[in-house]
Amino acid sequence: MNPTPAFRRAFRGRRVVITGGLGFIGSNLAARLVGLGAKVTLIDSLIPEYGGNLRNIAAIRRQVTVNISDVRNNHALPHLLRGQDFLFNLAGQTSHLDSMTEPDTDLEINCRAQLALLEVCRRHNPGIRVVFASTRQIYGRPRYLPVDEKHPLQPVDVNGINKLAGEQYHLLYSAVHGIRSSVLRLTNTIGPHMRVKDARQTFVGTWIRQALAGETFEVWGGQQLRDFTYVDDAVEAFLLAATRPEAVGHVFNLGGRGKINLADLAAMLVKEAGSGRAKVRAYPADRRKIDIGDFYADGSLIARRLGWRPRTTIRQALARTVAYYRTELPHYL
Ligand SMILES: Cc1cn([C@H]2C[C@H](O)[C@@H](COP(=O)(O)OP(=O)(O)O[C@H]3O[C@H](C)C(=O)[C@H](O)[C@H]3O)O2)c(=O)[nH]c1=O
Repeated sequence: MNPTPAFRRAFRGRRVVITGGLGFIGSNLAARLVGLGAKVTLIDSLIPEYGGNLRNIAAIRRQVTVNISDVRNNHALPHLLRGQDFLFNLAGQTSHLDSMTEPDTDLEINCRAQLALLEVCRRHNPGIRVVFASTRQIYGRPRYLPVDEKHPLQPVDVNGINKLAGEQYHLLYSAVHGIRSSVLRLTNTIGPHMRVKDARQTFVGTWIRQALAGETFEVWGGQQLRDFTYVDDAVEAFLLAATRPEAVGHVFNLGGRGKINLADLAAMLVKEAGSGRAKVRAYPADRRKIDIGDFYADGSLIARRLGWRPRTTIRQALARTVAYYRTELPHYL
């Protein structure tokens, strides 16, 4: 099934706000929505630690409205959200490690700001449709695999706790105040615009930068399993969640098209980068208390309810991402 005509009907001429709109997933979502004819406003703090980058919207700069502001303590939010049809809520602090060393910041962005945004919706635009970007970190260390939405929620870091609270606020405002919200729990997502500079943010992006530079990159352990979602597939899930009535008040995992261990992923990347110099160095497994071991998600609920199925294999996702950074890397350092 090709949902594009349905998306065009749903979004053409409609007003859409994306928080975190200059970031990795937000900017890819913005490009897709512009292509569907939506009137798109991006709210982003452009603070480097949170990943906003104007380069991400170079191709659509004239077709979107950009509001450089923080979702924390933002007095302009009523003005920005009034009259909007959709809110894609992607502004977030995403580093597990930073959430442990700067827990207040994580709390402010991933929890308190989410409540503030929902309050603005309740007071000024209760008819808006909201989709919140959550993370698989809310599950903590898997007790069984693949992890479905019924899995116990026991985060092992501050990030997971605050994202879980953010989810709960969205569901509460949906159930009690009628703000139609849906939650997507993202797993490791890769693609153009992903962050590549700092290993505290994402290990794959860092590996891609190092592989392209012909450097040696580190695999800690290597047997741990992950599933990866390509960003275009993730964008499709956001569009489905925003437009399907069955999604309102519900939480969905986004799973990848397959699982892979990190050693195999590293080998695939060395081959893909093709610099001839990049090497993998094995280190002992990560024994930090916040490491979650193996993880891969059961994506059957979103497949059944919304018809979402990731189309892109890990190999295709890596190939496209590496191809992007082969020329774009200097803009992301
Ligand atoms: C920095 C580094 C890490 N690792 C290993 C250690 C862990 O076993 C694993 C990290 O796994 P994780 O799936 O948590 O991936 P992250 O890239 O840290 O997290 C990302 O994916 C999730 C879904 C989010 O929610 C985060 O917001 C997002 O940034 O990679 C290495 O082997 N080498 C390295 O250089």
